[in-house]
Amino acid sequence: MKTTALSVNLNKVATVRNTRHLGIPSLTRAATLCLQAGAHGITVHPRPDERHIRGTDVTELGTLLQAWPDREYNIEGNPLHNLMDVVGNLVALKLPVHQVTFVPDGEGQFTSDHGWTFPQDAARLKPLIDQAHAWGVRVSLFMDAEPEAMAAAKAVGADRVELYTEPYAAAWGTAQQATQLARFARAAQAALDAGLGVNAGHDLSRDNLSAFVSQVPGISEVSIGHALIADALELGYEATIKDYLRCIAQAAPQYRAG
Ligand SMILES: CC(=O)[C@@H](O)[C@H](O)COP(=O)(O)O
Ligand SMILES: NCC(=O)COP(=O)(O)O
Repeated sequence: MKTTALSVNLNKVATVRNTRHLGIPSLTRAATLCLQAGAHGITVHPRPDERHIRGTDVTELGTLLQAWPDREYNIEGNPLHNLMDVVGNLVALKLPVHQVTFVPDGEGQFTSDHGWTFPQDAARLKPLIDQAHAWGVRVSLFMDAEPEAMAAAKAVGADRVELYTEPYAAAWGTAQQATQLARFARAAQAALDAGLGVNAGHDLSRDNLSAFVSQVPGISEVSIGHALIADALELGYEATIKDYLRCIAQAAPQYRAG
Protein backbone atom coordinates (compact mmCIF):
# COMPACT_ATOMS: atom_id res chain seq x y z
CA MET A 1 0.00 0.00 0.00
CA LYS A 2 1.25 3.51 -0.83
CA THR A 3 0.16 7.02 0.00
CA THR A 4 -1.62 9.40 -2.38
CA ALA A 5 0.83 11.12 -4.73
CA LEU A 6 0.85 14.89 -5.21
CA SER A 7 1.38 16.01 -8.80
CA VAL A 8 1.83 19.76 -9.17
CA ASN A 9 0.11 21.36 -12.17
CA LEU A 10 2.26 24.23 -13.50
CA ASN A 11 -0.28 25.76 -15.91
CA LYS A 12 -0.69 28.87 -13.78
CA VAL A 13 3.05 29.53 -13.58
CA ALA A 14 3.05 29.59 -17.38
CA THR A 15 0.00 31.87 -17.36
CA VAL A 16 1.98 34.52 -15.47
CA ARG A 17 5.15 33.92 -17.50
CA ASN A 18 3.26 34.45 -20.76
CA THR A 19 2.24 38.01 -19.91
CA ARG A 20 5.78 39.21 -20.70
CA HIS A 21 8.66 38.06 -22.92
CA LEU A 22 11.16 37.69 -20.06
CA GLY A 23 10.89 33.98 -19.32
CA ILE A 24 9.95 34.56 -15.68
CA PRO A 25 8.62 32.92 -13.63
CA SER A 26 10.53 29.90 -14.90
CA LEU A 27 8.64 26.63 -15.18
CA THR A 28 11.75 24.51 -14.76
CA ARG A 29 12.70 26.47 -11.63
CA ALA A 30 9.17 26.01 -10.26
CA ALA A 31 9.24 22.29 -11.04
CA THR A 32 12.66 21.88 -9.41
CA LEU A 33 11.54 23.63 -6.22
CA CYS A 34 8.35 21.53 -6.05
CA LEU A 35 10.26 18.27 -6.58
CA GLN A 36 12.93 19.26 -4.05
CA ALA A 37 10.15 19.91 -1.54
CA GLY A 38 8.78 16.40 -2.05
CA ALA A 39 6.14 16.63 -4.79
CA HIS A 40 5.70 13.24 -6.46
CA GLY A 41 5.19 14.56 -9.95
CA ILE A 42 4.54 17.37 -12.39
CA THR A 43 1.38 17.88 -14.45
CA VAL A 44 0.86 20.15 -17.44
CA HIS A 45 -2.14 20.71 -19.69
CA PRO A 46 -0.84 22.06 -23.01
CA ARG A 47 -3.99 23.51 -24.58
CA PRO A 48 -4.16 23.93 -28.37
CA ASP A 49 -4.10 27.74 -28.06
CA GLU A 50 -0.93 27.58 -25.87
CA ARG A 51 -2.47 30.13 -23.51
CA HIS A 52 -0.22 28.80 -20.77
CA ILE A 53 1.84 25.63 -21.39
CA ARG A 54 3.73 25.68 -24.71
CA GLY A 55 5.24 22.79 -26.63
CA THR A 56 8.71 23.95 -25.61
CA ASP A 57 7.67 23.83 -21.93
CA VAL A 58 6.56 20.22 -22.27
CA THR A 59 9.95 19.27 -23.71
CA GLU A 60 11.96 21.28 -21.16
CA LEU A 61 10.06 19.75 -18.26
CA GLY A 62 10.54 16.29 -19.74
CA THR A 63 14.26 16.95 -19.93
CA LEU A 64 14.22 18.11 -16.30
CA LEU A 65 12.32 15.03 -15.15
CA GLN A 66 15.00 12.77 -16.61
CA ALA A 67 17.04 13.76 -13.54
CA TRP A 68 14.16 12.72 -11.22
CA PRO A 69 13.55 9.07 -12.15
CA ASP A 70 11.34 8.39 -9.11
CA ARG A 71 8.88 11.20 -9.98
CA GLU A 72 6.12 11.18 -12.58
CA TYR A 73 5.27 13.38 -15.54
CA ASN A 74 1.55 13.63 -16.32
CA ILE A 75 0.39 15.32 -19.51
CA GLU A 76 -3.29 16.30 -19.73
CA GLY A 77 -5.28 17.21 -22.79
CA ASN A 78 -7.71 16.20 -25.47
CA PRO A 79 -6.28 13.32 -27.55
CA LEU A 80 -8.62 14.31 -30.39
CA HIS A 81 -6.85 17.69 -30.59
CA ASN A 82 -3.14 18.27 -29.86
CA LEU A 83 -2.30 15.84 -27.03
CA MET A 84 -1.11 12.86 -29.07
CA ASP A 85 1.31 15.01 -31.08
CA VAL A 86 2.70 16.50 -27.88
CA VAL A 87 3.18 13.09 -26.26
CA GLY A 88 4.49 11.49 -29.45
CA ASN A 89 7.14 14.20 -29.60
CA LEU A 90 8.28 13.40 -26.04
CA VAL A 91 8.40 9.71 -26.85
CA ALA A 92 10.41 10.36 -30.02
CA LEU A 93 12.89 12.38 -27.96
CA LYS A 94 13.06 9.50 -25.44
CA LEU A 95 11.96 11.87 -22.68
CA PRO A 96 9.88 10.54 -19.78
CA VAL A 97 6.10 10.61 -19.82
CA HIS A 98 4.47 8.33 -17.29
CA GLN A 99 0.83 9.17 -17.68
CA VAL A 100 -1.52 10.89 -20.07
CA THR A 101 -4.84 12.15 -18.80
CA PHE A 102 -7.38 12.36 -21.61
CA VAL A 103 -9.73 15.32 -21.06
CA PRO A 104 -12.71 16.04 -23.37
CA ASP A 105 -12.20 19.81 -23.50
CA GLY A 106 -13.23 21.86 -26.49
CA GLU A 107 -10.60 24.01 -28.20
CA GLY A 108 -10.37 27.32 -26.36
CA GLN A 109 -12.42 26.03 -23.41
CA PHE A 110 -12.16 28.28 -20.31
CA THR A 111 -11.16 25.35 -18.09
CA SER A 112 -12.00 21.64 -17.82
CA ASP A 113 -15.57 21.14 -16.65
CA HIS A 114 -16.73 17.61 -17.48
CA GLY A 115 -15.55 14.08 -18.14
CA TRP A 116 -15.93 11.56 -20.96
CA THR A 117 -19.31 10.00 -21.76
CA PHE A 118 -19.88 6.30 -22.29
CA PRO A 119 -20.78 4.53 -24.47
CA GLN A 120 -20.67 7.52 -26.86
CA ASP A 121 -16.91 8.23 -26.57
CA ALA A 122 -15.68 4.62 -26.45
CA ALA A 123 -15.01 4.02 -30.15
CA ARG A 124 -12.91 7.15 -30.65
CA LEU A 125 -11.00 6.70 -27.38
CA LYS A 126 -10.01 3.06 -27.95
CA PRO A 127 -7.33 3.56 -30.68
CA LEU A 128 -5.88 6.55 -28.81
CA ILE A 129 -5.59 4.54 -25.59
CA ASP A 130 -3.98 1.73 -27.59
CA GLN A 131 -1.47 4.21 -29.08
CA ALA A 132 -0.52 5.55 -25.65
CA HIS A 133 -0.06 1.99 -24.39
CA ALA A 134 2.13 1.22 -27.41
CA TRP A 135 4.31 4.13 -26.25
CA GLY A 136 4.42 2.59 -22.76
CA VAL A 137 2.36 5.38 -21.21
CA ARG A 138 -0.38 4.88 -18.58
CA VAL A 139 -3.78 6.28 -19.57
CA SER A 140 -6.14 8.04 -17.18
CA LEU A 141 -9.57 9.24 -18.31
CA PHE A 142 -11.03 12.44 -16.84
CA MET A 143 -14.45 11.41 -15.56
CA ASP A 144 -17.42 12.81 -13.70
CA ALA A 145 -18.12 11.00 -10.43
CA GLU A 146 -20.64 8.58 -11.94
CA PRO A 147 -20.19 5.05 -10.54
CA GLU A 148 -22.00 3.42 -13.46
CA ALA A 149 -19.48 4.79 -16.00
CA MET A 150 -16.42 3.19 -14.43
CA ALA A 151 -16.79 -0.30 -15.88
CA ALA A 152 -17.02 1.25 -19.37
CA ALA A 153 -13.81 3.23 -18.76
CA LYS A 154 -12.10 -0.02 -17.87
CA ALA A 155 -13.57 -1.83 -20.86
CA VAL A 156 -12.18 0.75 -23.30
CA GLY A 157 -8.69 0.11 -21.93
CA ALA A 158 -8.06 2.87 -19.39
CA ASP A 159 -5.63 2.20 -16.54
CA ARG A 160 -7.00 4.89 -14.29
CA VAL A 161 -9.72 7.50 -14.09
CA GLU A 162 -9.28 11.04 -12.81
CA LEU A 163 -12.38 12.11 -10.92
CA TYR A 164 -13.36 15.69 -11.79
CA THR A 165 -13.55 17.22 -8.33
CA GLU A 166 -14.95 20.70 -8.98
CA PRO A 167 -18.46 19.71 -7.76
CA TYR A 168 -16.93 18.47 -4.50
CA ALA A 169 -14.76 21.59 -4.13
CA ALA A 170 -17.78 23.83 -4.72
CA ALA A 171 -19.74 21.93 -2.06
CA TRP A 172 -16.94 21.91 0.52
CA GLY A 173 -17.97 23.73 3.70
CA THR A 174 -21.64 23.74 2.73
CA ALA A 175 -24.54 21.47 3.60
CA GLN A 176 -23.82 19.55 0.36
CA GLN A 177 -20.31 18.48 1.36
CA ALA A 178 -21.28 15.10 2.83
CA THR A 179 -23.51 14.30 -0.15
CA GLN A 180 -20.72 15.08 -2.59
CA LEU A 181 -18.16 13.10 -0.60
CA ALA A 182 -20.49 10.09 -0.57
CA ARG A 183 -20.99 10.46 -4.33
CA PHE A 184 -17.24 10.58 -4.99
CA ALA A 185 -16.64 7.66 -2.63
CA ARG A 186 -19.16 5.55 -4.59
CA ALA A 187 -17.54 6.48 -7.89
CA ALA A 188 -14.04 5.73 -6.61
CA GLN A 189 -15.13 2.38 -5.20
CA ALA A 190 -16.81 1.49 -8.50
CA ALA A 191 -13.58 2.33 -10.32
CA LEU A 192 -11.50 0.25 -7.91
CA ASP A 193 -13.97 -2.64 -8.24
CA ALA A 194 -13.62 -2.42 -12.04
CA GLY A 195 -9.83 -2.74 -11.69
CA LEU A 196 -8.97 0.91 -12.32
CA GLY A 197 -6.61 3.17 -10.42
CA VAL A 198 -8.19 6.41 -9.23
CA ASN A 199 -6.78 9.93 -9.54
CA ALA A 200 -8.57 13.17 -8.69
CA GLY A 201 -8.28 16.82 -9.55
CA HIS A 202 -9.73 20.24 -10.19
CA ASP A 203 -10.09 22.94 -7.55
CA LEU A 204 -8.56 20.80 -4.83
CA SER A 205 -6.94 22.97 -2.16
CA ARG A 206 -5.40 22.96 1.31
CA ASP A 207 -8.92 23.46 2.67
CA ASN A 208 -10.70 20.60 0.96
CA LEU A 209 -7.92 18.05 0.32
CA SER A 210 -7.75 16.16 3.64
CA ALA A 211 -11.47 15.43 3.78
CA PHE A 212 -11.39 14.18 0.21
CA VAL A 213 -8.48 11.78 0.49
CA SER A 214 -9.59 10.47 3.86
CA GLN A 215 -13.17 9.75 2.79
CA VAL A 216 -12.82 8.80 -0.86
CA PRO A 217 -11.13 5.39 -1.10
CA GLY A 218 -8.04 4.50 -3.08
CA ILE A 219 -6.85 7.85 -4.45
CA SER A 220 -3.52 7.14 -6.19
CA GLU A 221 -2.79 10.73 -7.20
CA VAL A 222 -4.14 14.24 -6.85
CA SER A 223 -3.09 16.83 -9.42
CA ILE A 224 -3.37 20.36 -8.08
CA GLY A 225 -2.56 23.64 -9.80
CA HIS A 226 -4.66 26.73 -9.31
CA ALA A 227 -4.95 26.77 -5.51
CA LEU A 228 -1.43 25.42 -4.97
CA ILE A 229 0.24 28.04 -7.13
CA ALA A 230 -1.88 30.73 -5.44
CA ASP A 231 -0.62 29.46 -2.08
CA ALA A 232 2.96 29.43 -3.38
CA LEU A 233 2.69 33.14 -4.21
CA GLU A 234 2.16 33.74 -0.50
CA LEU A 235 4.18 30.97 1.15
CA GLY A 236 6.81 29.98 -1.40
CA TYR A 237 7.02 26.59 -3.10
CA GLU A 238 8.75 24.66 -0.32
CA ALA A 239 6.31 25.58 2.45
CA THR A 240 3.36 25.13 0.11
CA ILE A 241 4.33 21.65 -1.06
CA LYS A 242 5.10 20.55 2.47
CA ASP A 243 1.68 21.76 3.60
CA TYR A 244 -0.14 19.89 0.81
CA LEU A 245 1.84 16.78 1.73
CA ARG A 246 0.80 17.34 5.35
CA CYS A 247 -2.85 17.54 4.25
CA ILE A 248 -2.46 14.16 2.55
CA ALA A 249 -0.51 12.57 5.42
CA GLN A 250 -3.05 13.88 7.93
CA ALA A 251 -5.73 11.95 6.09
CA ALA A 252 -3.48 8.85 6.10
CA PRO A 253 -4.84 7.61 2.78
CA GLN A 254 -3.75 4.33 1.27
CA TYR A 255 -4.51 3.01 -2.17
CA ARG A 256 -4.27 -0.15 -4.18
CA ALA A 257 -1.60 0.05 -6.88
CA GLY A 258 -3.08 0.44 -10.36
C1 LIG B 1 -8.01 18.52 -16.36
C2 LIG B 1 -8.25 19.45 -15.28
O1 LIG B 1 -8.85 19.13 -14.33
C3 LIG B 1 -7.86 20.82 -15.27
O2 LIG B 1 -7.79 21.24 -13.98
C4 LIG B 1 -6.86 21.45 -16.08
O3 LIG B 1 -5.59 20.90 -16.05
C5 LIG B 1 -6.79 22.88 -15.70
O4 LIG B 1 -6.63 23.59 -16.85
P1 LIG B 1 -6.48 25.16 -16.79
O5 LIG B 1 -5.29 25.43 -15.92
O6 LIG B 1 -6.31 25.55 -18.19
O7 LIG B 1 -7.75 25.70 -16.17
N1 LIG C 1 -6.10 17.55 -13.24
C1 LIG C 1 -6.34 18.68 -12.45
C2 LIG C 1 -5.17 19.55 -12.40
O1 LIG C 1 -4.12 19.21 -12.93
C3 LIG C 1 -5.19 20.83 -11.67
O2 LIG C 1 -6.43 21.40 -11.57
P1 LIG C 1 -6.57 22.77 -10.74
O3 LIG C 1 -6.00 22.50 -9.35
O4 LIG C 1 -5.75 23.81 -11.45
O5 LIG C 1 -8.03 23.05 -10.70
